[in-house]
Amino acid sequence: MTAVIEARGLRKEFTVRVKAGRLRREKRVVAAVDGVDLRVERGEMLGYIGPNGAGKSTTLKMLTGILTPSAGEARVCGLVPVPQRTRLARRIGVVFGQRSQLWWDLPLRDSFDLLRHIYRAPAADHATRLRRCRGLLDLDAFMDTPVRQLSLGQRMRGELTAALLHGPEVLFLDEPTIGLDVVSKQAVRSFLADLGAGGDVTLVLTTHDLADIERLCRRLVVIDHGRVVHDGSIEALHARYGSRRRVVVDLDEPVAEPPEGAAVEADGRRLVFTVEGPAAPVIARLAGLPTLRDLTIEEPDIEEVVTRLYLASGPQPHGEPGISPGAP
Ligand SMILES: Nc1ncnc2c1ncn2[C@@H]1O[C@H](COP(=O)(O)OP(=O)(O)OP(=O)(O)O)[C@@H](O)[C@H]1O
Repeated sequence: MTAVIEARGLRKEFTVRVKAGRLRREKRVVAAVDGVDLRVERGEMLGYIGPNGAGKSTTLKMLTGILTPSAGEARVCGLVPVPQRTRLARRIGVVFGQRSQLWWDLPLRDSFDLLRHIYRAPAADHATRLRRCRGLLDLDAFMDTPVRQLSLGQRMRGELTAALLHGPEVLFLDEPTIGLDVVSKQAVRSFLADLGAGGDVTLVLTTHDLADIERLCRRLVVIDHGRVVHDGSIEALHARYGSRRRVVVDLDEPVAEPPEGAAVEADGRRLVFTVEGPAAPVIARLAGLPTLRDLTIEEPDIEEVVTRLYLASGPQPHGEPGISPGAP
């Protein structure tokens, strides 16, 4: 497979002023991204997550040519993002949940038309892509509405369309479901799942909504204090942070003594066990209970695993995370 995104030792420093005493402020250098290595193959759907301030948006900005790295190197579609930004813009699509690439006072239809001219996209390709987005994202009811009158969910569907009309190879999405209601979230997720399933577009997604990740991404890169702390499948994450399944057993009659002796909750007729690793041996033993009515296995909760990971990665040993004294 060919890598569409390659980053080595990617670093971004910002100089900030911090309080140093009652009146004094001194300059500090903050490493927002602190040596990120990343390789993403064509057609992958990558979740890029981390706590607030971890460096996700800064990484995406460097990969899309908005910010110049302080050190390290990156190539996206074989191009160096900042110096080759114009060429790169034709090959990638970007959706930043909080910002818009649409014209506020124009109807959605006109924004799409303008984008066709800006990208000099062939009319037929543009029309085919627009037709597909209109169908999958249900745009028809508000194609003639000025963008400023759209709801957040409608606008996000417009943003996704706008990012895709020139046929990008890589789509960068920064919080694409932020603030959306349940229905719009589902619409956006299934659209992205459909897009990813085609295998032509590579998706890189940052989100705080882990349901986005579970639905869309097989690979997860977790960043904290500017550094990658996990890169692998969601299953690998569960394995590494000791995820436990819950086995819930409902009985016809209460038992005095839980059969396994290790039930975490025993509430009359309901017993709950936590199981690390394969659940089969526990289930086999419980299945023999004469009063067994029902047995369910609850899969580990990704939120819980990720919380554990964030806590484990913790602050760095010296002072504030990622901060070093700058030049005077
Ligand atoms: N222009 C800037 N000037 C100074 N510091 C900045 C700038 N942009 C980002 N930072 C700092 O860099 C760090 C990483 O920010 P970034 O926006 O990349 O985090 P994030 O992981 O996207 O966070 P969030 O989940 O809150 O959006 C933060 O400490 C932030 O305050």
